[in-house]
Amino acid sequence: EGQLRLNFYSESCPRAEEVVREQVQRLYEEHGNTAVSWVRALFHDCMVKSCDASLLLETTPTGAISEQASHRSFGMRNFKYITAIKAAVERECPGTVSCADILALAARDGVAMLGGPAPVGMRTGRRDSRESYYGVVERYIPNHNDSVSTVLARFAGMGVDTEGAVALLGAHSVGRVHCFNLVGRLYPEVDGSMEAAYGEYLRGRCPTAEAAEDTGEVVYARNDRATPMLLDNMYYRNLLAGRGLLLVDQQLASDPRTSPYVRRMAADNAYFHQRFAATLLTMSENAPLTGAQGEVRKDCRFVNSS
Ligand code: HEM
Ligand SMILES: [Ca+2]
Ligand SMILES: [Ca+2]
Repeated sequence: EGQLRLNFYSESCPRAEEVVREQVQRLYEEHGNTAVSWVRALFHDCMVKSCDASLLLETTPTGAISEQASHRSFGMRNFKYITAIKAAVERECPGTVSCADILALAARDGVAMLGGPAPVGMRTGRRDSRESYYGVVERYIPNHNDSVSTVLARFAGMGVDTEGAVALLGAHSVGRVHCFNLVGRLYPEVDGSMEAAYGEYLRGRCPTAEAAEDTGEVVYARNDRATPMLLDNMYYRNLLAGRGLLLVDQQLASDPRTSPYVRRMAADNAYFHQRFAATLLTMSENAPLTGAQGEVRKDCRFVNSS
């Protein structure tokens, strides 16, 4: 009968959270975008069934396909640095701290480094899945051009309400979007809900109507031109000005179910931070494996050999 709780590792690995934070900090100083990656990775892990590090499993020679290979994972990066964080934690306490907890804590600490809400007390005690859920990723993670109804239904599936969904999408206040996900709004015509000048700017970033689904194509736009590395409410201010990047972003400003929250968060960064922190916790506790369920992986990329 396991449950998540604060300081789950207080006896078994008292420095666990500190080691994760040190590593997240070190990596952030080397590559600021690592902090951005942990936030997106937590969403993609937790939304697909459970916060169980299923996302971190690599494709195996015996035929299991990694969730990272899904179309929905397009653009995700920095997984090798999760391996580095895990290695540091393993040096401290071998076989003790789950990859699911490491990912959740890294996202929490990444949010703090990006100027988002902090401190956020996060419960731990998650266990790691023994399998990848590649086959169902698209049933959980919405697409960039899905309707507001679809998006809200998917978030409701993990206990996140309309306001929470609006708050979590505020993560698009940091990071980047590849042209592959944008050209549909730029060609042949700039989408009518987009500010004309912004459309021109994005066409400059993405000069051709065709863009390959390939991150080797280094054509992308910052999610938020004004404060690209700050997890602030600029995202909502951009939406109100017609500067949303993805269709799922821009629709939040016009749909009557979501627009009141967009306006409120645009007007009040502290309120955004409060709602973001609360919903990040809800998301981070989606259907965890606890107690004797699953396992504590030794290497986040592979299930333990029995
Ligand atoms: C309707 C839900 C969502 C959709 C459809 C969506 C879709 C996307 C897409 C298409 C990208 C750009 C990928 C690329 O072109 O490289 C992206 C980036 C990103 N997303 Fe989301 N997202 C959603 C919700 C979220 C949530 C809830 C979070 C976190 C709380 C999040 C965090 C991020 C971050 C941080 C990036 C930037 C990644 C980077 O720069 O490496 N997203 N998202
Ligand atoms: Ca998962
Ligand atoms: Ca920002």
